Amino acid sequence: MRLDISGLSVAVAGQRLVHDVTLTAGSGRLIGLVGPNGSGKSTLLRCVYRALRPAAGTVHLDGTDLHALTAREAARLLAALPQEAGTDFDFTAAEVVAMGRLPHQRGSGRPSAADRALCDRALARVGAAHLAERGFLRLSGGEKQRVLIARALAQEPQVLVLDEPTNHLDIAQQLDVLALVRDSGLTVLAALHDLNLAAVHCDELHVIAGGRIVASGPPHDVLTAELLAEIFGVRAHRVRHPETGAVQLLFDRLPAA
Ligand SMILES: Nc1ncnc2c1ncn2[C@@H]1O[C@H](COP(=O)(O)OP(=O)(O)OP(=O)(O)O)[C@@H](O)[C@H]1O
Repeated sequence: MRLDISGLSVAVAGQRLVHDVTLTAGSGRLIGLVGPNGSGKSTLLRCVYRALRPAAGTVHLDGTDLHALTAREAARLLAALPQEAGTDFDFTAAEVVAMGRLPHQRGSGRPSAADRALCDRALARVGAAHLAERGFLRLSGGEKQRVLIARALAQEPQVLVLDEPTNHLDIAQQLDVLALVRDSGLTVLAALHDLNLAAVHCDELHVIAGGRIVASGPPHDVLTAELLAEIFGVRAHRVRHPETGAVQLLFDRLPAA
């Protein structure tokens, strides 16, 4: 399913934080959103997953206006991993994942055997089957993150919107989660801080600064030394991975302007 964001502006408390963003995620593509702290990544994603309404512009899924759907209709198509996700109630991890099935349930709202099997598979896919009966509130940050990714997968969406999906994860888990997301076949829009991870895993990157998209395209076309200096305040050196030949970026801090 194709995600089209067109002329999207987002305001919070009367202040416009995201300006006129246009980008497309083709079906099955993994699109990365990168930018410095406070550049508007979460605000943009929050509007895409309907936690905020657009001040202007639209979000379409295969031509359907996402903000014109009911919450249940939208949740059958699009699942989100928010940055500050979770629950204040002491549900088990399995119960948190089962919440992903709510948009698909009718009547009693109780998960069916098929729902439970799907949730078990989602937990297993993120390597968290052993956490099923643990209280969510007592999980580590990385364990919580994996359970929340399982909840998003259990929702069986067509599109995933991920705000820092590798936050809290150790390096092996970061690589596993991005590989899982890549191999899911879903259309994915993900905010990522690690530029090397983003470059390796994403089909395309969009750089956001001051709430505006300032560069877009294939990762290594976008992450130029000039852009990294101007937008991130770092000097970047390109080196090749000795075995795979993949380009890796090494960074030094530039003196503050
Ligand atoms: N509810 C709010 N009220 C006022 N300002 C806000 C609000 N939410 C976000 N902002 C401001 O909007 C700007 C963009 O914030 P946002 O969280 O979208 O950035 P981000 O790129 O996701 O940052 P980070 O990388 O630090 O997570 C920041 O300056 C932030 O302080």
